[in-house]
Amino acid sequence: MSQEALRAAFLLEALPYIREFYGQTIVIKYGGHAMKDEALRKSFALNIQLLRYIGVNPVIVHGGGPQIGNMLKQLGITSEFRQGLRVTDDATMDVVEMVLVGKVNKEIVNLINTQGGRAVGLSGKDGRMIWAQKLEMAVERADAPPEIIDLGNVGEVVAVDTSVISSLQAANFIPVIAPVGVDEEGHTYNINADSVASAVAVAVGAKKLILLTDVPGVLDKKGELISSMTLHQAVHALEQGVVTGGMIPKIKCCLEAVDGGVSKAHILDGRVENVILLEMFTQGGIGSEITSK
Ligand SMILES: Nc1ncnc2c1ncn2[C@@H]1O[C@H](COP(=O)(O)OP(=O)(O)O)[C@@H](O)[C@H]1O
Ligand SMILES: CC(=O)N[C@@H](CCC(=O)OP(=O)(O)O)C(=O)O
Repeated sequence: MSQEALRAAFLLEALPYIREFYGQTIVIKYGGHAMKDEALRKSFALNIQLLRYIGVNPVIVHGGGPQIGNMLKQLGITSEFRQGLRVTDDATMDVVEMVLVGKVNKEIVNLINTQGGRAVGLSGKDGRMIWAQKLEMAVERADAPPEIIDLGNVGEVVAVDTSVISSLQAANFIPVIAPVGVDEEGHTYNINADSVASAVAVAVGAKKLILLTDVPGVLDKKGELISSMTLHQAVHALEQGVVTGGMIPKIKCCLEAVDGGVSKAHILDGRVENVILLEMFTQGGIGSEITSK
């Protein structure tokens, strides 16, 4: 095949996917290494912009755990994680909100906009978008009833009011959401960003949920990539202990999304340039996907 024919074939390979995703919403959790490395930051912003220009509606939910950790350290506030979640007292909550909403959110908005996109930053408080309640965490114990642990102002999503998201999309803006929620009394909650991404994906009827992380995807016990799992197989992998640490809540978020009607949830390596485009518009895809069946 000539160089020209190869280039045309490469573009045509994307056509069925462009057709499939045209007019659809895709929720992307942005975090980890992809947020720190300059080349990866640029590739992320360009991928998002390309999606928008071919008629896909991206919604970004971001993390910022390491950035919160750095600021807490600078302020001399110690931070502890339990079950992968940050114990969040009132002083920590202030720092979490300042860092996520004031700093990280605006950096991402700025990144997308300086690369030619049109992004608007929001926290879950804007438009009363993310309704939350205190997370009651029960931890199983061997010979005793489950221990209820108090994580302070850590929340879970109760509901998502999508009206502000649809208004922004209708005006051609890309919503960028910080994972902070609020209850009826206006109390602020720190929520894990993967959980917010999953809840937003279900609420907006997203076609896909993409979680960017710092590993190639879900790895089996031999360290090999599991490229595709059904909902049933993912539950089995959790039960068999194939997955540990930070990957457990990630898979649970994918399961909730797929169970809630999202066609596919993906765990992708944010260290790979253009990973979003590679997943969405090439035949083999990349990373791990969880499907309903
Ligand atoms: N089976 C597995 N496959 C892939 N990663 C796994 C697996 N089991 C545990 N992990 C761990 O989960 C981590 C990803 O979770 P986490 O650190 O919370 O990600 P992030 O900070 O991107 O949200 C990986 O870096 C890896 O150490
Ligand atoms: C309750 C809880 O742990 N909230 C997270 C929110 C940010 C987050 O989820 O960031 P990553 O995706 O980068 O980990 C935190 O305080 O770190």
